[in-house]
Amino acid sequence: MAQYRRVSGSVGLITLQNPPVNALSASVRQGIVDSVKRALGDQKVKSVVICGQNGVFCGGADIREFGRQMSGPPLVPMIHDIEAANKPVVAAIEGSALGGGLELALGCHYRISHSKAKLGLPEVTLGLLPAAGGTQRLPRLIGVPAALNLITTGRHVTAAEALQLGILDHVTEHNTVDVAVKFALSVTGESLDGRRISSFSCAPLSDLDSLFEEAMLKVRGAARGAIAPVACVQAVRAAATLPYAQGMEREKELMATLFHSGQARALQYFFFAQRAVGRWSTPSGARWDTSQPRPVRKAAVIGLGTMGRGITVALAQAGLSVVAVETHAKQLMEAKKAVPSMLKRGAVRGGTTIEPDSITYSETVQAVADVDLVIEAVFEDMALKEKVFQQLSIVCKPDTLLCTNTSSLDVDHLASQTRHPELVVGMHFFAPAHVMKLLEVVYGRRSSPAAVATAMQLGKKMGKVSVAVGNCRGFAGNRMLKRYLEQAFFLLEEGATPELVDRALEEFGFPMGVFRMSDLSGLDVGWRVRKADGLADTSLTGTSARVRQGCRYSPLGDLLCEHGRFGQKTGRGWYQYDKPGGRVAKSDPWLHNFLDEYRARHGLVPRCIDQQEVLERCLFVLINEGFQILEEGIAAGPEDIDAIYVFGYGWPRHRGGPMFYADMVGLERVVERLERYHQAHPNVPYLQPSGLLRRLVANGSPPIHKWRNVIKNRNSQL
Ligand SMILES: CCCCCCCCCCCCCC(=O)CC(=O)SCCNC(=O)CCNC(=O)[C@H](O)C(C)(C)COP(=O)(O)OP(=O)(O)OC[C@H]1O[C@@H](n2cnc3c(N)ncnc32)[C@H](O)[C@@H]1OP(=O)(O)O
Ligand SMILES: NC(=O)C1=CN([C@@H]2O[C@H](COP(=O)(O)OP(=O)(O)OC[C@H]3O[C@@H](n4cnc5c(N)ncnc54)[C@H](O)[C@@H]3O)[C@@H](O)[C@H]2O)C=CC1
Repeated sequence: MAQYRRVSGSVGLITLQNPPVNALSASVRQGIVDSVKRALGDQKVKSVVICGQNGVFCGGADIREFGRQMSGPPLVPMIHDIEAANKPVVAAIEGSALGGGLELALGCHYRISHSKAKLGLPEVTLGLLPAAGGTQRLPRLIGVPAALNLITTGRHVTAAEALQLGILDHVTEHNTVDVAVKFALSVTGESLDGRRISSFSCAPLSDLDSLFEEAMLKVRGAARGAIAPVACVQAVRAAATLPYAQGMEREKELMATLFHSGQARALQYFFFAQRAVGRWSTPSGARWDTSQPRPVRKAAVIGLGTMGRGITVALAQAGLSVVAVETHAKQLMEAKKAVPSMLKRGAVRGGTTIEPDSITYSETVQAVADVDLVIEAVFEDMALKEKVFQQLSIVCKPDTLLCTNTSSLDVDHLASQTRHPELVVGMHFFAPAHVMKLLEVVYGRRSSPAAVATAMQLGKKMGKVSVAVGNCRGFAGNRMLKRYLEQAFFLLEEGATPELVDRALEEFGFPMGVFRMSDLSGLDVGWRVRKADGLADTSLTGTSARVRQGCRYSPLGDLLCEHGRFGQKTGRGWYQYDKPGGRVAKSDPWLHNFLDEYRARHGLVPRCIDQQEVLERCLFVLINEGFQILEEGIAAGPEDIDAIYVFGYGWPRHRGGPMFYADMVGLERVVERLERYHQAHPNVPYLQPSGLLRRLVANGSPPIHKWRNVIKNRNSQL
């Protein structure tokens, strides 16, 4: 709703009231319409101020209403009536003015903002465009290039930038509403000609066609198949080339195509999923709202290799003092150079400063005696990690949280090496650790609620999306990835090429296909794991060469490593590169020859594989593992898995994440395709649909937000 009162004798003050962000729900819109009518009809009122309660102007349209039958007054005529008013209307912006909130402000005759406010048109991130006149008014106000940038990226700008761009008339450090009311009094009776943005023309540009061509190319390149950014460019083009009324028609037409699209549904689902993962719970009953995190002021990192350096940077950027320990002198020396330069680059990008002396370096673990939390990032070797945890348990304060960045080892086993296993959790970062948004917080059988809460909160402080997951081999993300990789290898055996598989995945929206991604991460990483598991034995011949532990196995990755092809680092992998460390993947005739010979040796007759099969085999098997993970209670809900895949593995956000994708495709179809592939490949047991997936189908395939009701944690971890 909206509250209306008269202040300072002649100013009608309208306050939007819909906590927490004053979203423009039906009742808020009704409240605005009624209040504006009252203000305009009251002879004592000479000017109007619109503000939001609790220091937030407006977070935009109420996203929860999008999936429902729309009711209440529509936004477009509401804003039009405000702009057409014959009394000055001033927007008093505090907190946020986003989406429909900024569009409302653009309909006002003046905009005054607090210096700490953020403004933007983020609709594109929800698969939409600013369809309450945003695409038509903003270019008329600030020019086409600047409007294109804001509308196609959805980025939020500071009040200072908004003032510079011309969105705001005034920025204040004081009470914004008071300043706006005074301002409203000062403009009483002044002509409003020249204050109604819809009457402006866009500033003329010399070469409009090439500007839009370039914008379209840029947007298509970055969009990875997302349709909203393209529609945003088309809408701004309409502002630049058509009269306002026709531009508004075009805006509406483009919005109609987006509004009910699968991409808009996916992006809006993901908006709430991202927030839902913060409300974590574990099968033992620990929860985000009942578990108290401990304060962490000083942290330590053990092992300054690839991951340890990134983690050190991320901790320092979060404002913590860091003790960085590396036992190998050469590595330590390199880290001492690399970490400050990573920090410097980060500071330039983020416009921040980091005290270089917030990090101290040491060659011995004794240096961590007084820290609140340790993150271990030494080699992936259980014997070494056991030793490190035993040492830490002796050296650290009894209440220090001990975390491991292991990507595959057993967190419970590491906890058992310490005096306080309840203070041990996994903090699984993704490379590069100071850049990637995802953090899996792995709770063990004995991890205390406070330990989980502390790691989750620290992750948030480091700017990560922290997702709580249970302890199992590969946790949630890598466990699912393993299935995806295996299917990709099988497809090569059956006749596909790395190029074909990658093209299908990239057209789906991944930034890189599975083979290009493996070349980037290094093929030797998986090889080492398979060797440690006793799987990578290329001396086997005949049928046993492609079977391990009774299941189908592809030794292709192992064979490539034996040829010294580790990917980009060696200049050869699934592709060839111009030099070791080269970045541009080129098709490699050697590899195609190698695949032909391999198939001939094993009597495999190559067949034609289409993109649909690639997607179904690689993605449905990953999704199936996701259902298994939900069934086992390793992840609490589908949102957790989707956040892990979007933030950690490049799953296209406009497809919502793997579990949302399964919901979109239809669970019955996923089951039917998995069963079909399982019939064709009976020695791949994980192609059999998981119990939970079957139960959901048996329950009539409820929509994703109802899955939790069906999930029974039969295999509680704790
Ligand atoms: C034939 C069909 C034709 C169809 C034509 C249809 C025409 C329809 C015309 C309609 C035109 C409307 C166009 C338009 O302008 C659309 C929009 O405005 S879309 C919304 C744009 N706004 C945003 O994207 C902002 C989203 N919010 C944020 O970025 C942040 O929440 C914010 C910076 C505001 C605050 O951040 P923070 O303090 O960190 O809080 P949280 O993010 O945790 O949020 C707190 C809480 O509030 C919920 N929430 C936030 N924003 C909204 C929202 N806009 N609607 C609903 N709910 C919102 C958020 O989910 C949190 O709640 P949880 O329970 O934790 O999820
Ligand atoms: N590289 C990656 O993409 C990811 C790795 N991880 C995990 O992170 C951990 C570290 O991996 P990387 O950084 O890639 O390894 P790395 O090989 O780059 O670095 C390990 C570092 O630990 C140091 N070290 C070894 N023993 C030590 C000890 N006792 N005390 C102090 N330092 C010691 C080594 O000298 C080396 O500098 C592993 O558990 C790995 O599985 C997790 C996520 C991603």
